[in-house]
Amino acid sequence: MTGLPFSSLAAVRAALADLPGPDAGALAAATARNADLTKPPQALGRLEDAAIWYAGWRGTDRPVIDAPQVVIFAGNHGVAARGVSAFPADVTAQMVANFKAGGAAVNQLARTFGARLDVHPLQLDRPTADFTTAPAMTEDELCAAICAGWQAVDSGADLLVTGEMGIGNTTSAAAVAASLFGGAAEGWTGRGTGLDDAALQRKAEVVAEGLARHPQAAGAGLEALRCLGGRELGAMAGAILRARQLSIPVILDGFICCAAAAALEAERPGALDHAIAGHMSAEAAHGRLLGALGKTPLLDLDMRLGEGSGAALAIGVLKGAVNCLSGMATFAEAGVSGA
Ligand SMILES: Cc1cc2ncn([C@H]3O[C@H](COP(=O)(O)O)[C@@H](O)[C@H]3O)c2cc1C
Ligand SMILES: O=C(O)c1cccnc1
Repeated sequence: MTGLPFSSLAAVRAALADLPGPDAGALAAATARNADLTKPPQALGRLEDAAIWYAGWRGTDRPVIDAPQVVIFAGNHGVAARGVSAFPADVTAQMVANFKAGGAAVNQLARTFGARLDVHPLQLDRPTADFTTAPAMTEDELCAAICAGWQAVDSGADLLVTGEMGIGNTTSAAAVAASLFGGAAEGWTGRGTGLDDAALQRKAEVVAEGLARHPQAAGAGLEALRCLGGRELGAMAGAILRARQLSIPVILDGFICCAAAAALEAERPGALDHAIAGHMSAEAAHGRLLGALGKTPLLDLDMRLGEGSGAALAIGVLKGAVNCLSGMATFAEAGVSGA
């Protein structure tokens, strides 16, 4: 593994133990600047919090977002053979081709907000093991996925969105979330690409089988990702961790992205302080997962697509917030009377 950032999960854990925080001076300066801008106090609502948060991570009270990056990881899942998705596993590779050709929803949204989009298929011809019979990945496989995510982040980006494609991955995400936070499988299992009631019940049983098979993964961060996750989840976690090291703020996407991110938070509370929730997915348990992570979503549009699409849309909201903080006049500059 020479040349790769991590040769073991122990090395990933060591990186998690040593994370940079936001710039306290920039946070204070942005808070003070926000209070002087030509608007009634708090009139921009959560846009103000988001802009100050962004300023803290970028180390300046007048930041701009002009190099956002959307990175999509794709993986295939052994558990897809259990009939847990409404679509066949071939769709994963077919959608990768669609992303590359510019034809998917996320391509349009990324382009709308001036984001670069990169696609990384991760050994699509080698699905993970069915987690009801074995750990989804070996330690080396998860480590390789985390490294792929780490290496995919452009160090010149000023905002990161991590997206995914992987038929069956809402099953993996449900199992990871249930393992990390506890509770019955049904409470974490949703319809994914559109299962009917009977298929939804079978999917919850598959998730429950996975949880019973890997009791040592309960609450155990990377071990939950290894036993129940997938390559694209591991890569998203690796990219989010790399972004933290580079002080690049992250917008989290839907249920699958948040389940992957939750593994970092379980390993190291505060590991997601540089991440904001882009949207609330219509996937049933996403609200519960966001609650467990202490994140309030920027948007709630009944989207349930994945691909990074909800987070890509939220780039526009965050750009607007940051432009207000950085571009608005103060009361003194504009000659506007204060209260
Ligand atoms: C055409 C198509 C495009 C997609 N783009 C994202 N997903 C989403 O659906 C999958 C998860 O749902 P499940 O667990 O039910 O398979 C993931 O690939 C996710 O990104 C798609 C799914 C389909 C069919
Ligand atoms: O929340 C998501 O990201 C999601 C939900 C359903 C299917 N694919 C993705």
